[in-house]
Amino acid sequence: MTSAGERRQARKNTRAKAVEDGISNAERELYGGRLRYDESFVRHEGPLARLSFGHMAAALPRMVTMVLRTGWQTDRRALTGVVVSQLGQGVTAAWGLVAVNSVLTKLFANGPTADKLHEALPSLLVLAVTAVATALLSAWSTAMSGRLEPQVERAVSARYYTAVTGVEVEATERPEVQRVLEAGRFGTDSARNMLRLSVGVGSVLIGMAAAAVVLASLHWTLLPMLLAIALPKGWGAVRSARRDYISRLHWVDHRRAIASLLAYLTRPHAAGEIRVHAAGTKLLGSYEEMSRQTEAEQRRLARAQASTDLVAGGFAGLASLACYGLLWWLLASGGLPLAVGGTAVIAIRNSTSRLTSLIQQVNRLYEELLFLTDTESAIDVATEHAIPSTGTPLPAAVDHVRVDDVSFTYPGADSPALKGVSLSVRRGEVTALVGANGSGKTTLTKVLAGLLLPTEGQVWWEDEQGGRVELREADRTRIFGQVGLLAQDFPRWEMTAAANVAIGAGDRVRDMDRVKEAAGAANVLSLIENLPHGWDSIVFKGYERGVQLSGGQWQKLGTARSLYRGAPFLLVDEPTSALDPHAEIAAFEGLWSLAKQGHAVVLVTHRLAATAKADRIYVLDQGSVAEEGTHDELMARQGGLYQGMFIAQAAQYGLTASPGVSVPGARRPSSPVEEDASPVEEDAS
Ligand SMILES: Nc1ncnc2c1ncn2[C@@H]1O[C@H](COP(=O)(O)OP(=O)(O)OP(=O)(O)O)[C@@H](O)[C@H]1O
Repeated sequence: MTSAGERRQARKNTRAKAVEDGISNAERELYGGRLRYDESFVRHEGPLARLSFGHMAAALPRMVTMVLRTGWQTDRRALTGVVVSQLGQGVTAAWGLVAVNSVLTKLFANGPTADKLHEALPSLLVLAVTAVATALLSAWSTAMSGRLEPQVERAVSARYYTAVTGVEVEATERPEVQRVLEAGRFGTDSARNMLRLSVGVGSVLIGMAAAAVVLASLHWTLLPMLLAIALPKGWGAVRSARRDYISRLHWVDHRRAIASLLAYLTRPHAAGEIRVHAAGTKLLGSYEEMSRQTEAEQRRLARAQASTDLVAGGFAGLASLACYGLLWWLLASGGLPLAVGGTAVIAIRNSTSRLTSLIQQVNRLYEELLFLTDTESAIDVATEHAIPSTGTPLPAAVDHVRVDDVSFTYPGADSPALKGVSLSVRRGEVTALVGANGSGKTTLTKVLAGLLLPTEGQVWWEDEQGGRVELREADRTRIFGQVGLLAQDFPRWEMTAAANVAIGAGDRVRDMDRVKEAAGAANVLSLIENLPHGWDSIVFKGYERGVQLSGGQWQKLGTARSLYRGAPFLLVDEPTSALDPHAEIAAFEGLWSLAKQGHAVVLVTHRLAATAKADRIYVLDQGSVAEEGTHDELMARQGGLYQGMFIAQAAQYGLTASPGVSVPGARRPSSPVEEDASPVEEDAS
């Protein structure tokens, strides 16, 4: 047994370890260590940690060119407005200083005050005019950049999302591609931020240049003085920004872990376990422990920031002292008139605050540049792996899809998900794909949908006259146009019920009559119409007009979506897994009737009572077609896979194990009907 002292020591060691690597015991217990996403954020670690004056200065021209180019491509007039107004403000700032100098010179001259004031009047007028001009130019700049910024963001976002949604599914499965694509997401608003910051930087630079020119023309020593005051502040700003960034980087996982943990406390789906299993007590305890660590880091940052500010302020103070001392000496020795000294003080005060803001903005600009660079790389990678936008058109009336000796291996997988699969999917028939979990059924439907290109073998889209096009050469948009999908994990859009159905044909104008017909065929029409807001109900709780659907109700809505598409080839993966027995029977009946109308239905299911009626059944086993035939043919194969699965399932209901018992007979094949037969209309009737 361990003594109390040893236990105390062990606790101390654990605490010390937690502090050492910044991972709390709670994180270790709940997440097995840091809660890290496989995301891009970390990719900036190197460059930003190396952030320095030199790096910033070198990157600045590149940043500004990139932003100006994007601005020029989106709205030339607005960009020209921004640039002209910024230049104008620089000129007015210079004129302002010249006018101030002139006013002071007049006021400090010898003579009666009334005369001096009178003489200063024209310069005061110039000062007033420059102030008004600055205000007008600033307003114009705000209006123009406000017009330009959202356009730049839209242009970059549209380019990114268009590129990313056109990438081959197989490429998105590759971690290295996925990472780059994901990383690009963070930079879509960076172009907008960069534009705003560039305008800010431009404005500060022009103002400073104007002040520098005026100062240098008054006395050359004033310029180095200005730099001497501003540099320590700039150094302090960069140092604090770097420290904040590195801390943010180091603690980002920790913060994310806290956020994810807190989110559970309020999520409705976790409410039961939070209360009954006391999960809430555990999570709250962990939250306290983790946030105490964050607070300690905040304290450390604040202390470090205070010391940096103190050092920077000290040096800036010393520089100011030297600067004002020099000014005093110049004035005292007659090297500088009093009026010029006054102007110099004003210019120095303006310029030092400008320089500090310049450094902070360039700092942020550099950070945004890194994110925007990621977006640009993502667009390049997406273009490289894009689904070709052209290809051979399909035969006018595709009758069947023939899969010929197809193999497919997921990127990074050790073994193929499909091995030498050959089969045909015909219009007017229900083709069932059955097999154990992981045998390749879903993968095969993705190949049939044209989403995955086989690693080996061909997929032919053929008509009855022998016309055919292979998947790789085919115009993929045409193939997608022929296919309706109901995936196992189909998306549940946080939108209205109507949108959830109509999005099945997102490229067409919504037709509410057909939406309703599809819903009727999927057995969900009355449910939706009886909702308080009917088709305008948002099928997600937590929104105004939001409702919560059950798993089975969602599945019916998903079915309605695929029916609304009305495509000749319908691929449905476990469409009834959440349905009650009556709804399930109705759903299968719906699929048979679709086949009767001339559609090809590919049905992936583990419910073998339903496959019994399929025209053709393919049994997949570890990626290969192990058996094929009608239900009766497969049941006649003693010791066959299908027979074994069917008997096992039937036995659960206490049915006899012999083939053919208590199941419907195979459906007689029906002949394909004309191309444009609408599943929805027919189903609804
Ligand atoms: N995105 C993926 N990346 C890597 N491997 C995958 C991916 N999707 C599926 N696999 C693998 O491919 C094999 C076939 O999977 P698939 O989803 O096609 O099986 P399935 O027959 O539909 O299974 P289930 O009946 O469980 O739905 C499995 O070994 C699976 O682990």
